[in-house]
Amino acid sequence: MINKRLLQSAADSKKYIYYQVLCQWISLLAQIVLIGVIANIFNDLYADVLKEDTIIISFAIVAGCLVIRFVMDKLMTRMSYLASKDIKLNLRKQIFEKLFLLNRTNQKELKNAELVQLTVEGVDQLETYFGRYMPQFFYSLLAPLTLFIVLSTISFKAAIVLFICVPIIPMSIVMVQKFAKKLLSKYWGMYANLGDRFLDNIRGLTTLKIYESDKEQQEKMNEEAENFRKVTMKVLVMQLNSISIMDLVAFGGAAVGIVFSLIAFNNNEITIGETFMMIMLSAEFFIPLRLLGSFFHIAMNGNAASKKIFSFLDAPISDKRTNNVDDKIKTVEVKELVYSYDDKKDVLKGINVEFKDNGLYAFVGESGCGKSTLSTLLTGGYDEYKGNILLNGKEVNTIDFTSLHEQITKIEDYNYLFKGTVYSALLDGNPKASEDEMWQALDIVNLSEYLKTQDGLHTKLMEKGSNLSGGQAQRLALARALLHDSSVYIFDEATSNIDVESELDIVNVIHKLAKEKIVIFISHRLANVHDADIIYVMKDGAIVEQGTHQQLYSQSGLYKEMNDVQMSFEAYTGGETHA
Ligand SMILES: Nc1ncnc2c1ncn2[C@@H]1O[C@H](COP(=O)(O)OP(=O)(O)OP(=O)(O)O)[C@@H](O)[C@H]1O
Repeated sequence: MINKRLLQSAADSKKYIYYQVLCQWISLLAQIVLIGVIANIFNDLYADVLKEDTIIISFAIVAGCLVIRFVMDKLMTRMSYLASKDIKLNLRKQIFEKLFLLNRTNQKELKNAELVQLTVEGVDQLETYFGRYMPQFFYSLLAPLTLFIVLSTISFKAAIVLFICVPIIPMSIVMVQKFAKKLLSKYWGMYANLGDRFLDNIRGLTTLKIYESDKEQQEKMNEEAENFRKVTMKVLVMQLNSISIMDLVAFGGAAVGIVFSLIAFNNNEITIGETFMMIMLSAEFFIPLRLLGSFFHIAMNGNAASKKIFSFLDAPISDKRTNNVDDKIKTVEVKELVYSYDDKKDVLKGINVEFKDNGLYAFVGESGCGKSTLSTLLTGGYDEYKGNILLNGKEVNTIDFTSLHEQITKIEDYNYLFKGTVYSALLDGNPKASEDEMWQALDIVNLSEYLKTQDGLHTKLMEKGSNLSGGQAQRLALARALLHDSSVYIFDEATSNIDVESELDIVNVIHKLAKEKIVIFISHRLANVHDADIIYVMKDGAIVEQGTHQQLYSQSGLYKEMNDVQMSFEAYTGGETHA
């Protein structure tokens, strides 16, 4: 009933759980005193000896008890918040750090929707676990014991009956737990799958509409939603049934205690005041465990979510990444590089290239020949490969990601722009960049004139930069990359899907950049790479030709063939087509 791992990961929360139990316990003592005082008045009334002094003192004690209960109640709410606050923050932080370490490009542990559900809702469920369930768990052990000690001084027989009935509630909880565990893990699995399909369908809605496949997907989603409804109903039925059982035990137990006290009163074994106390406190015996039962179901949800969170956090990460690229990257050496996604087919088949100091190195080749795979490998995206990828002599899969990201910047055809302003987007590239530096970068990518007609650096950006044109968004992403000021830049199809003017601007920037940095440029459009220092022509995962444009063109090989086809195609379309 207690998740040790969860408790261990919330060392700081433990004290708040104990404080909360203490508050509840003090509140219970105040309640006992309050009922005791009223019971005393009943006794005096019954014996006709009630004095004014007793009434005044009793009133003062009752008021004091009520104030104590009020203060404890407030404190409990505060403690409950404090107990769950840190663990939620910590777990979310750990999940994000883990994601970063796993490197999002090849993490397979969780689907996107599942990840969102876990980090948002899953972690929220732990609020009940730490804020309500855990304190209630300890309190429900302490309360019956305290009441037993108090009530046994009045009627040992009735107190022992109540005390014996108490364990029936946790026993019923344990029985329910056995069944609930399986059901809840099924519930979470279905929830995650449904979320994943929903997210996928929303993202691809336009495509689904174009191909008129939306109805089919809707039917699949309906089917999954229906299955999810069924499992949710099962969970609710299970919860309601177990609550009914617990109610029966709790109120039945209290009734038994009351009957025993009335019998004792009838036999003149206890006074009327004591009978009143027994009746009033019988219910208190069971209420804490009954409440525990209610929190238990929500806590079980948190428990199930925490299992998934921990299995994600425990997913092994390569411990090889202990190296740093201490300085600017001066050499990139790729030797006999072989890579396969599935251990069956080699996508890269023995690549040998070397990039030094600065220069423009272009990769061209037909779709699927392995260009992007190579670029991902160069940025440390995949751990397992054969051969070597050496950055300043250090194997890329041994280099810490932070160090790697400081020195290598990758710009693709789509680069995420976060909601905010142009200023905040540029700060993502370099948090220390001054406004002057930002304007310089925007000048280079030819975006400053446009931004001056808007709100300058404070021009608002919608999510994914959707209020900019494709070309403007790409130029802004490039300005952000320039501010990052790393020693290696990889442009992977960074100019596809944008207007000709923006493409020209970006290609110009790439050429200028190559005078100071190592620039690797992957492009379908051969006209963009004519001026590269070396052009590598790839085919089926191998480099089949290499050299300058003139050298390759004069060889009359694959490069010339691709170039001629593209030139004639562009002449036909008026240069408007980007392959
Ligand atoms: N994540 C992946 N899992 C499995 N196979 C993959 C994956 N990514 C790429 N491939 C396969 O690896 C091969 C090379 O793909 P890659 O994306 O590197 O080619 P490319 O030259 O960049 O193509 P394009 O110019 O179309 O982007 C292809 O056969 C592709 O199907």
